[in-house]
Amino acid sequence: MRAGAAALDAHVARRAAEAGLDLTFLRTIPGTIGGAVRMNAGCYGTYVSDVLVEARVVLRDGSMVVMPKADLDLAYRSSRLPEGAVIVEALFAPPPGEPAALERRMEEQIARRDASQPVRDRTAGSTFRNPSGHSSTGRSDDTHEMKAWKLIEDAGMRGARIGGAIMNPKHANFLTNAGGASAADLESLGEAVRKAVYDHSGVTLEWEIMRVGEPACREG
Ligand SMILES: NC(=O)C1=CN([C@@H]2O[C@H](COP(=O)(O)OP(=O)(O)OC[C@H]3O[C@@H](n4cnc5c(N)ncnc54)[C@H](OP(=O)(O)O)[C@@H]3O)[C@@H](O)[C@H]2O)C=CC1
Ligand SMILES: C=C(O[C@H]1[C@H](O)[C@@H](CO)O[C@H](OP(=O)(O)OP(=O)(O)OC[C@H]2O[C@@H](n3ccc(=O)[nH]c3=O)[C@H](O)[C@@H]2O)[C@@H]1NC(C)=O)C(=O)O
Repeated sequence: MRAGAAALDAHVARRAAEAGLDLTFLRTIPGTIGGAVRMNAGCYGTYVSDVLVEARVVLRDGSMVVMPKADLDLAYRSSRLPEGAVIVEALFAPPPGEPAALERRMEEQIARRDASQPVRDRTAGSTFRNPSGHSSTGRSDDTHEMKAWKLIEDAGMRGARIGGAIMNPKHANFLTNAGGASAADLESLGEAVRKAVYDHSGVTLEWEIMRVGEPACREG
């Protein structure tokens, strides 16, 4: 299945399901295919790296190349895309599935995300990478000791607030604009969380959110 880089992940998941192809994990990811490949997006146990064949990429000098998956070096929320390169198309080889069953799985994932993450609040998704090096699978045997949300909770920072910024009461790893938050509020709270988690557990949380421009608050 080929998808243009600007296509929304959710639309691609639905079109794939209609065609009997299982890209259901993309249904609840809010970004586009280009961002999903660049970040090796994934949830509930499946990542882009499990289904990607190759990506068509425009390099900084204007040339177009096809990068096989192996050359992209996809890992947990990372890839090795050449500096300044723009993904224009991705080729996937998804496993087959029965369309009605795939539709049900997508509905289940929407409900699961709604129950566990603040999908209607103003956030940028998970704030810090999980120090365990992977996303939660949603399976009962998943352990949360090294998940960012658990470390933040253990450090007493669930619900912590600076100005209009708050660590979401529903999911402690979602830095949230509760109204009128400035960049300084958001970044200061993020850094305060990193310090509290380090002081409490000795773990240094790494930002998953990419900050651009001049930092409103220096990393601690
Ligand atoms: N698993 C989950 O449940 C969720 C995962 N996410 C993660 O966040 C990502 C989407 O979030 P969002 O930040 O909105 O994504 P974006 O698509 O806006 O950006 C993600 C990154 O990918 C780059 N990028 C986007 N399109 C292209 C392209 N065509 N070619 C090259 N690079 C590209 C962006 O570069 P630039 O900064 O230059 O624009 C940016 O660095 C997902 O892909 C996923 O990794 C987010 C929410 C939920
Ligand atoms: C949202 C993102 O990706 C998410 C991805 O959706 C999910 C599902 O696979 O797994 C990772 O979150 P996560 O490890 O916090 O998992 P979640 O599914 O949100 O939560 C796991 C479990 O912990 C529970 N939970 C979570 C937070 C919290 O404060 N309290 C709580 O009880 C949830 O209810 C759920 O039962 C990804 N985040 C990272 C940093 O890896 C993103 O990257 O932006």
